[in-house]
Amino acid sequence: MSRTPLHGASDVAVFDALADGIILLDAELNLRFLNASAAEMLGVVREAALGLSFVQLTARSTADLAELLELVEGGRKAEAIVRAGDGRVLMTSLRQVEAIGKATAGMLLQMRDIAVLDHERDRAGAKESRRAFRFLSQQKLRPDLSHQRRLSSQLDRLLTLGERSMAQNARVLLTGESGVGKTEIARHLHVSASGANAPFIHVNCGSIPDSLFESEMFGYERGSFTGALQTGRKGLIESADGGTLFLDEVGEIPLPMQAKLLKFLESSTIQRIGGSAEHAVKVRVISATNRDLETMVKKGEFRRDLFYRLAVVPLTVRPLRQTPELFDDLVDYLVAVVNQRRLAPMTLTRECRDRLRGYHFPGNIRELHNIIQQLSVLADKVAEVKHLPETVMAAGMAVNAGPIATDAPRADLKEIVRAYERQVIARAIAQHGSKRKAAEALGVDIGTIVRKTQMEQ
Ligand SMILES: Nc1ncnc2c1ncn2[C@@H]1O[C@H](COP(=O)(O)OP(=O)(O)OP(=O)(O)O)[C@@H](O)[C@H]1O
Repeated sequence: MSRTPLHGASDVAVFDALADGIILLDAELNLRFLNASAAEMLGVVREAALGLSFVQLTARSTADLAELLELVEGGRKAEAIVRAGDGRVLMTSLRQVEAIGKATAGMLLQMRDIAVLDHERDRAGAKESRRAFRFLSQQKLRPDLSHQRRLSSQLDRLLTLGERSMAQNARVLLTGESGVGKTEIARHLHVSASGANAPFIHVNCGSIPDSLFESEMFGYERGSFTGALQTGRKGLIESADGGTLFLDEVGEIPLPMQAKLLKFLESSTIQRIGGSAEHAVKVRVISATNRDLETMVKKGEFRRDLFYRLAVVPLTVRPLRQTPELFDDLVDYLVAVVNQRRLAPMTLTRECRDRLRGYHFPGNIRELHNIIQQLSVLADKVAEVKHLPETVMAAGMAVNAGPIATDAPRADLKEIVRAYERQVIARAIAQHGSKRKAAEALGVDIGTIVRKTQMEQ
């Protein structure tokens, strides 16, 4: 295959005028094109980089491309954060392309400095920010909770209570096992109160390192510490102004930060690090946890005053095994999600569906989602019982990850490994009760678990 640059000099000049980094890989993952911004972001000389394989590029680049390599090799539409050698954080969106010019099918990567995104967002306000972020977001199906509440009176009661609380600005705490859908419910409550266009800022409290928590949440003024952006930066709380701040895994907030959060909840104002001005912010706050916050309060691990500020209306989301009335709708929805990525749609045999129905789902809807994804990998058009993971077949057994069926004719090894990995992670979260503890048990850092559970969504 030819490894010459893709376009003529005049076309290249157009791409070089872009601030975004643009990279094109061919079907064999060799670098066919990169613009000047991409070469700069990756810390490579363009002429020397053209023709390299992505693996070689990963070795030569000053940017940390290890995770991106995994996604590139996976060959799917995805988004990733990449850290450049000079410390810049690059939001990278990745998608397959059929053909560009004379090039064969391959992957297109678009990289944008996150500080530029922040700047655009600050300058242009919430409405424009959505436009700036649009290129990052995938067109994806969303669960229809309005439909599901008609099938489940318990879900209807929970949503009604949540919606009334939001309308009266009462803070809601969602509790329930990992993967039961707390985030989807939070999003639904947000839309019911503020509309789909208001900002919904999902903060995964467990994945922010303690040392960065304050600057991420409250922002900072310019030059307030080494490594701070010259422009200063808005925190996540301010970014949620006019919408909802969703504090996920709220039980993971370190104690010293709990005091600062409490101050914000009491005054509805924030002070950026290094600044003296108080900024008023109007946000609705929803929090969620799969930990027992009341026990944490008793043990002195969570502030009692903060608990009462957050849990004005506590709502418990039931595990999947206790919502049989939603099972078929959930399966249909999740099959529709995987079918979006398939050429030939997949269906489940009745027996396969019934076997699945009998399973106890320690990882809840997330685990069901993972299993449907595995079926999609292993089955051609019709998913049968033989395609189900061992753990489902041996329903009722302990929460240990077992081997998965790998006898499908055209299963791709990487997909099987990923599916298995997702299954192991779902089980570890279910078994240990939190992502942080699951990370400890599996010997990886919490960021890895958070990223891998989010990648599939
Ligand atoms: N009502 C629903 N209908 C269909 N899919 C759902 C529903 N709720 C959740 N899901 C899917 O299940 C997965 C897990 O959901 P979600 O992240 O909301 O769970 P969670 O309780 O917030 O998990 P965690 O405690 O680990 O943060 C996601 O892929 C989500 O899209």
